[in-house]
Amino acid sequence: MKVLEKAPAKINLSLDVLHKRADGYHEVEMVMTMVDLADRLEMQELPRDTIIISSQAGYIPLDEKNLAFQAARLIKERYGVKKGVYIHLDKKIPVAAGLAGGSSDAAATLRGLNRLWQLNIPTEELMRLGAELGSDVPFCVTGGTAIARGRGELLEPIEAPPQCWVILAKPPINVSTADVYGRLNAKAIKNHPSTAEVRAAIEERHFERLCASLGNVLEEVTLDLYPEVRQLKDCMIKLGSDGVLMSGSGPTVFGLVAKENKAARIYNGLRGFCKEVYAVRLLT
Ligand SMILES: C[C@](O)(CO)[C@H](O)COP(=O)(O)OP(=O)(O)OC[C@H]1O[C@@H](n2ccc(N)nc2=O)[C@H](O)[C@@H]1O
Ligand SMILES: Nc1ncnc2c1ncn2[C@@H]1O[C@H](COP(=O)(O)OP(=O)(O)OP(=O)(O)O)[C@@H](O)[C@H]1O
Repeated sequence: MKVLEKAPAKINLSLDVLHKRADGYHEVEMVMTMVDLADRLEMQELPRDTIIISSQAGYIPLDEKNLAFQAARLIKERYGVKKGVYIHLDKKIPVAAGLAGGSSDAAATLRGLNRLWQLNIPTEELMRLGAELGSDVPFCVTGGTAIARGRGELLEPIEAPPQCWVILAKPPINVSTADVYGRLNAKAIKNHPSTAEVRAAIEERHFERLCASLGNVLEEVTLDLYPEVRQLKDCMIKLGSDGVLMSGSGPTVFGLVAKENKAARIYNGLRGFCKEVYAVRLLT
């Protein structure tokens, strides 16, 4: 038997940090949604008790460091599955980009193996398992649009934002999420985004209000560390994006654009400046 799963990328429409917790993680409040840029996973049962990962992408680990491997191992251990699985990852999401590519692959593996091995694990339990793999994984299990709290695992689903174009641009640098959180001084944050404002804009389906309410407290850390991310953000603003923000801990910057011809212009303008540029839609 074989199952297929899509693993879409996420963006953070807002990311606020409330404080640093005793366990070392940061208490966050974020509005997250998915975009139509996805990895594709193919999972095939193997009679032998083993996990094999392959991918066309030469730049990701294929051993136990891969989050899809970790998801498969976790589900096998927890549910006593003695069969094996071969997982092929067709990577489309840029790696270490702030788009939760690895987290979404892990979530897709949990969903896919639940079907492949007919385990009937409820979604809430898949999310709990996901939280053991990473803070973004529970959101990636369900997708949609949600407010995430705690360290990212406490999710409140909300309605989808008004449909628009999303221009994603990733400068050629790798950013470590742990490093960015580690450098953040939570007590000295000056501009907290308003989660309530983002939510109200979404509920009113007010695109301009949504663009005006975007905010990410990790931007000040990543933009100071990597001037090229700041330049990319400035460039997206200059080219006329309606709203611009860095996703997660970066370095990907996204622009929200209402009109298709403007989105095409921004996409073409950015391609001279940055190699990895995508024009996608929200997954609503
Ligand atoms: C930046 C975001 O991607 C925004 O959605 C997430 O907050 C991070 O999610 P993630 O990459 O799944 O994060 P994890 O793999 O759980 O954690 C990586 C590292 O980031 C830091 N971390 C992560 C989440 C959080 N709420 N506080 C933290 O301080 C911790 O140092 C942790 O060791
Ligand atoms: N399936 C996977 N796909 C991509 N990267 C993976 C995968 N499994 C493990 N990794 C490793 O995880 C690291 C982070 O990659 P990922 O693409 O998940 O980052 P990210 O988009 O910044 O995630 P987040 O937004 O959740 O912080 C990379 O160094 C990569 O080697």
